[in-house]
Amino acid sequence: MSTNEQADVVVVGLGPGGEYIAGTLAEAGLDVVGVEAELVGGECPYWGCVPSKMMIRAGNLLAEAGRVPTLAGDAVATPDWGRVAGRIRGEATDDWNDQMAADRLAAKGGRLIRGRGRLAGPRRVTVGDRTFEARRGVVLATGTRPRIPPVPGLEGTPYWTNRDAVAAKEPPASMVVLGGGAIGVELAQVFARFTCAVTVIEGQDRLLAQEEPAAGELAAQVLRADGVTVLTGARARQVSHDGTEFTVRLEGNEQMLSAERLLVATGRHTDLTTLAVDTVGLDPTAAVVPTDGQMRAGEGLWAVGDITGRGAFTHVSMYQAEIAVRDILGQPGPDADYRALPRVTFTDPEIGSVGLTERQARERGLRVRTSMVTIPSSTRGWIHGPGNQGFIKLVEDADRGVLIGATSAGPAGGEVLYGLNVAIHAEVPVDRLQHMIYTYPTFHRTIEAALGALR
Ligand SMILES: Cc1cc2nc3c(=O)[nH]c(=O)nc-3n(C[C@H](O)[C@H](O)[C@H](O)COP(=O)(O)OP(=O)(O)OC[C@H]3O[C@@H](n4cnc5c(N)ncnc54)[C@H](O)[C@@H]3O)c2cc1C
Ligand SMILES: NC(=O)c1ccc[n+]([C@@H]2O[C@H](COP(=O)([O-])OP(=O)(O)OC[C@H]3O[C@@H](n4cnc5c(N)ncnc54)[C@H](O)[C@@H]3O)[C@@H](O)[C@H]2O)c1
Repeated sequence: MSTNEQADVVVVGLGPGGEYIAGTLAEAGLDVVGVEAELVGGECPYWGCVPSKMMIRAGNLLAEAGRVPTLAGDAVATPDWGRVAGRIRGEATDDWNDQMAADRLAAKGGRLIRGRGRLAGPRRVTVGDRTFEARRGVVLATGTRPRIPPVPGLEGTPYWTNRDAVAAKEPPASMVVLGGGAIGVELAQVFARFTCAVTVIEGQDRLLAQEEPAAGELAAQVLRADGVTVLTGARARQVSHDGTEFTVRLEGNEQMLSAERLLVATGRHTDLTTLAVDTVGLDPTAAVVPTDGQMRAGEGLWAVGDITGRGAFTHVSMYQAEIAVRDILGQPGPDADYRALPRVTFTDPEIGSVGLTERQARERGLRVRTSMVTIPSSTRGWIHGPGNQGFIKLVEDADRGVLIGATSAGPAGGEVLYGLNVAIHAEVPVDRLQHMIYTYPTFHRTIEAALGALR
């Protein structure tokens, strides 16, 4: 028998965005129901950012040890995946147990309902046989799932997604990675550093295809240096698994790749049909939930995170969550502003970008000046030695004299990005940036050289 229950706000999906909204609104005194189908915290802490960055930290240490002979003497580092797997279980995910996160929400006064939420008209959500009526409204924060391409033979094979990769108790001896985006390149490098023979197959003509071409070239260069085979402009035609090994046949040639594991990292998608968004007048076949600047998706309806399609990053979800919280509490605040959207691919070296690429800027018809300066040509890059690959690329709107895009690749490239992020967000004039003091000898000092090289 179905029951109707009241709440002020129902949050469907408790990933980074939803968990923040549910907890903050509960702390503000609202009666909040948080609905979660799997683990409170979502993809990022259990299968995404956090465990993958632990893997990367470990792989980077091994790579640094490999650089010792050039600069400092002898070092022997023996890879042991057991340490990585142990840390992911013990420190990151509590063996994929979300009790602490559930308790955290309860302590803030939120009610956790475990199950799959479904809209049932404006301000109504069903979970199993329970229906919740939300006086203020509903927040959709259900994230994305891996998109599995329709490659013949793939379905039904024991392919890996990011979830299997972060849960691995030992590295495979060999692995084909389908997709050379952020997940593909980060995990390819990690597994290669733990002695796995990795091949990346990327359909576009370069890795990290959304970023500057030089970013993709750098990613390919460093992956190859780690022993990874990088195939760009390549697509899988057929996949099979014989019980032990995968065989991947490529389009347009007879090449066959064999590997113990196949990791599918070909993007993410959201399923709005199962959320029944049609009951609130939204298109269930759409790829994303469209939102306005205050994250409203309709009357008494907000959406945040990956499902909004504004950048599948935890920091985007958290940024949007903050805006939605303000709006739900009736507090004024600025609209979401994605001009200075930063993202970092945590390869070694890190590849960070913010704002527009040169191509995106030119496609908008802007008069553009650009520059690119390599990290090894800087004092700090030269001192650093092995592992110093990278560059600063700047994109300036020449008519307004402000930066609108930048890439910071190199050791700590993601940290160096911060200054460029501020410059673009705050529209600091290039003329002012050119006349400030940059610490010697930092990696970020390369930004000064790049500003001087704008043409
Ligand atoms: C391997 C990997 C590495 C990543 N690394 C980074 C990184 O370094 N930095 C970064 O910024 N981002 C990274 N990301 C992306 C980041 O994880 C996502 O952008 C982020 O988790 C999205 O947050 P979200 O709030 O949209 O919700 P999600 O984390 O996607 O969580 C959504 C939640 O909703 C639940 N849910 C779904 N449908 C329903 C329903 N109908 N009812 C109830 N609950 C439901 C799900 O179970 C899930 O818990 C990475 C992703 C992956 C896969
Ligand atoms: N460091 C980070 O912030 C980080 C790390 C990992 C993931 N993420 C987020 O997660 C999202 C998903 O990551 P992702 O790497 O799965 O997606 P992605 O969209 O970044 O990259 C997918 C890649 O797969 C390629 N591809 C698609 N179909 C293919 C096919 N059939 N054969 C060969 N190549 C194919 C695409 O051309 C694309 O380059 C990212 O966009 C990012 O927002 C972020």
